[in-house]
Amino acid sequence: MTTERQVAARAVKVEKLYGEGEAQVAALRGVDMEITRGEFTAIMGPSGSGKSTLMHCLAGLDVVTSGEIFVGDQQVSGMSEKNLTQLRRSQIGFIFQQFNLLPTLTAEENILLPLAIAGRKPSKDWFDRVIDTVGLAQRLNHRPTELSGGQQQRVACARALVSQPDVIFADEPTGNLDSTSGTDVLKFLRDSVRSLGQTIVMVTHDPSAAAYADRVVFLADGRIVNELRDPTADSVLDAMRKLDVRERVA
Ligand SMILES: Nc1ncnc2c1ncn2[C@@H]1O[C@H](COP(=O)(O)OP(=O)(O)OP(=O)(O)O)[C@@H](O)[C@H]1O
Repeated sequence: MTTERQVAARAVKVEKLYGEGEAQVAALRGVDMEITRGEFTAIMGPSGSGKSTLMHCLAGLDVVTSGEIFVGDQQVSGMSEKNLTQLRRSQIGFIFQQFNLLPTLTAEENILLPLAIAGRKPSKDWFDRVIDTVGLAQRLNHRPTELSGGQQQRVACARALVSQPDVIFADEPTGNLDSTSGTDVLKFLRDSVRSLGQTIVMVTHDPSAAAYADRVVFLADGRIVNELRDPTADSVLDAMRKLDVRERVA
């Protein structure tokens, strides 16, 4: 396998500026990052360090000021809006803090909606595997209001997985959940990487959530400043403390 095929997404010398003149903010200041296929990557860092901006740029939801973004072998930076929409539909899955489910649709209809919009159908085997992994078989005909927060987030996870995207981006996926439901969702994300071979990038503030990842990338002030492999909640907490010290010294 070539290196190219093992990389699900890549940022090369990415800079992102917001605003102009005195009000200009450099949210990303030269970020180089590779997301390896079949890995669970967490992005951490202090508030305002650029985590969401980096994720939005990687996912083609925001445009970089300079540098390049690739998803699979496609260059995202410079893509037309039409091609970006197509890319987001077919190659990227999203999980948001607020679940973003449609209230009038059942769990199953919500899960299948992105594929329906793209005019595609999942293979029956894959759909069954995803539902099985998420543990939703008994809940497919329920509407979001009839589900707990954790179940709603698992529906959102299944929706992201069902199209077999190159990469799933999760923005604080456990931010609105109690700790038991949050743990369920994290175990599920972990499992979808281990047993379904999915690639996940997750932004989180929570060291115990980051400990479910294979790798944690730390941002500070728009730059990658540290990285941990096979993290534990303690090693992540320790790295965050060092970042705080670094920020205070700066
Ligand atoms: N649309 C925008 N316009 C202007 N500035 C922005 C915009 N979006 C983000 N920023 C600024 O860019 C910097 C990085 O923001 P970003 O939201 O990526 O940080 P973050 O690490 O995700 O923060 P948090 O943990 O608080 O969500 C911050 O200084 C922020 O104020």
